[in-house]
Amino acid sequence: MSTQLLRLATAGSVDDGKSTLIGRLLHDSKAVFTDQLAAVARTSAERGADQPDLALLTDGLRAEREQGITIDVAYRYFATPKRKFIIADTPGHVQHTRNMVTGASTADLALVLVDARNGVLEQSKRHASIASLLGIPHLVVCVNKMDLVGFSEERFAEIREDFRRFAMKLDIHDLSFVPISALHGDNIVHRSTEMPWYEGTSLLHQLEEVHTASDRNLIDARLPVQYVIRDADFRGYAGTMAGGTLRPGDEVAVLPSGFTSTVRSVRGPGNVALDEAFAPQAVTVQLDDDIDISRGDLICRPGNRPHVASDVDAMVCWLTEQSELTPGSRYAVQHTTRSTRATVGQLDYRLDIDSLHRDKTAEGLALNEIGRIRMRTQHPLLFDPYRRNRDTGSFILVDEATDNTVAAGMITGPAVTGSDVVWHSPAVTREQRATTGMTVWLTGLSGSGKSAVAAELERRLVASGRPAYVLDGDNLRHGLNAGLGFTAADRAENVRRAGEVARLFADAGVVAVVSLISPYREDRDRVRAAHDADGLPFVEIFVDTPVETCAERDPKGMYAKARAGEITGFTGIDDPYEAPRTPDLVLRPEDGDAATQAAILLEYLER
Ligand SMILES: Nc1ncnc2c1ncn2[C@@H]1O[C@H](COP(=O)(O)OS(=O)(=O)O)[C@@H](OP(=O)(O)O)[C@H]1O
Ligand SMILES: Nc1ncnc2c1ncn2[C@@H]1O[C@H](COP(=O)(O)OP(=O)(O)O)[C@@H](O)[C@H]1O
Repeated sequence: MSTQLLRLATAGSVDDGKSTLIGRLLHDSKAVFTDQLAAVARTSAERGADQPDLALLTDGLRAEREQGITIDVAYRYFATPKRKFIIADTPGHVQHTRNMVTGASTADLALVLVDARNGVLEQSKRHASIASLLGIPHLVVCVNKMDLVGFSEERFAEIREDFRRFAMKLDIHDLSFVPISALHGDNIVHRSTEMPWYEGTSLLHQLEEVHTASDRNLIDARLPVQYVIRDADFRGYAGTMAGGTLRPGDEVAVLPSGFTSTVRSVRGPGNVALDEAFAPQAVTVQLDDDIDISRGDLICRPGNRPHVASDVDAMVCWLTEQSELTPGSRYAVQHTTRSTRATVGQLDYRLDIDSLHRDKTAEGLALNEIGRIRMRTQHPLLFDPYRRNRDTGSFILVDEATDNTVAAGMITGPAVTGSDVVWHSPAVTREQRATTGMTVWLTGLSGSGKSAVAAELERRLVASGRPAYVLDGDNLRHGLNAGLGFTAADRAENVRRAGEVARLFADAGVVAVVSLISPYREDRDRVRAAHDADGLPFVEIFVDTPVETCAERDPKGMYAKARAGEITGFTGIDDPYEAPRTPDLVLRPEDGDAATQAAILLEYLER
């Protein structure tokens, strides 16, 4: 059954013990064929080793090549009675970001290896950053070679803390740590007797138990049509479900035409009628009406459509050394079942994957480099942001002259600015205004204290003669943002509008104090980018109150309702909150009451 399959991505150099680890997993889970084992034992003995060198198992298998691009990813399969596993194993040196991006793009879980003697090095951080960028939902850090640090609990704890501190800057939802010795098999398949202090389970046990069903997007029904089956009395649309569910009787819309119809039947492989189809099933859907649908169209629900746009923003990883990505270049783009052409409009920045620094002066992207671009496609793409859906949010760029895949891309959203409207320069310059404005953006969970701090800051600023104005999420939702709900798209729009208004206030010389959950990092980053582009100061303040505390305060009783299942999609309960990676200031309950926090914030602003 497909639910039992776990796609694993590993990365690391041989020195970290990765090959040994994989060999150990294969060996100890009895997935190794006896003849391969015998060969390993023979070679090891020939080399004078006193025990079989399990790394030989993996290295010997590293011959596979993905079709199309010559990437260095080896896929290996093994199974236990509980689950099947596919391991995409990529070399981890700095030059091989592209391998990891390609090999890990569909992974459920990333394994990152840390050598207990060396601690958390740049390479492990890089792997974690890429895993986070690719939206891999689970990350397991294996602290290896514990035998070489005397199985020290303190050393393990130290590495775990180091790693956690770095991971806070990333978008990682599920992070766990296992102390192992791949060489000796400690905590790989069986609990180690050498580390009685370790209370967790073995690595294999974690891999068998990790819960992946809820990682799937079951909300947004998406069926990109791969081909149309037509004969005398049957017309069906075949494709692989890329999200949500479809059932007979469901009302659907077909994009880009926008025609609506009803699902008559859903069939799976072998033409079996299904009650329900969900990702990643391959299905054929029949509709009640005869509408014109072709390859590249997308079937969704009328009330829940993907974005339809030709101008998109995307993160891309450059995969070839033959050329560089340069603004103005044209490529073929393959997105779900759609192929069209695209022109790269601009490179917003190049991301340094080690420091997470954004280099806005970069002029191109070379092999293994990652950056954010804006591109315009010849035909509109039907997409969701990658964060929301890894299938409808990703694409590849192909060089039409060579047919080489040159980039893997993750769409962050529709491009923010339009094109045909003329910009009028203001008659009054910023310098001519009496005061200088800025935006103070407070983000945090519901009940974290954003509104209280915002109100207090506003009071203090105005009392000291500086124009300030609070833009509170709740209040804006009564007017400007009335009609917006809490879907990812609505929240993005909510944040965008509040950001635009704040920018205008700041431009007018006012301190705009925004208090909005604004749970998604990308949305907040866009607001910052819009301010940066205008040369307006923007500070992001993370009101970091733990969800337990917010739920205890629960001034509106929302957490109680969310926990009782009366409301769904509530931030912190069953909708994600992506903490800022590099907030300008963090306010915590330990700082004191809201007035004290506002004083801390004011002091920061004055500095
Ligand atoms: N599903 C769901 N998730 C989160 N919040 C919800 C939801 N439904 C209603 N509310 C109430 O709406 C307030 C948050 O609105 P925001 O505009 O700040 O949210 S967002 O930035 O668009 O995510 C927030 O109020 P605050 O407590 O003032 O933050 C909530 O009480
Ligand atoms: N620093 C703090 N310490 C204790 N309680 C606080 C603090 N800040 C806010 N509160 C209280 O927590 C509750 C939620 O605060 P609020 O500002 O409405 O949160 P938000 O706007 O983030 O949803 C309110 O009852 C508020 O008085």
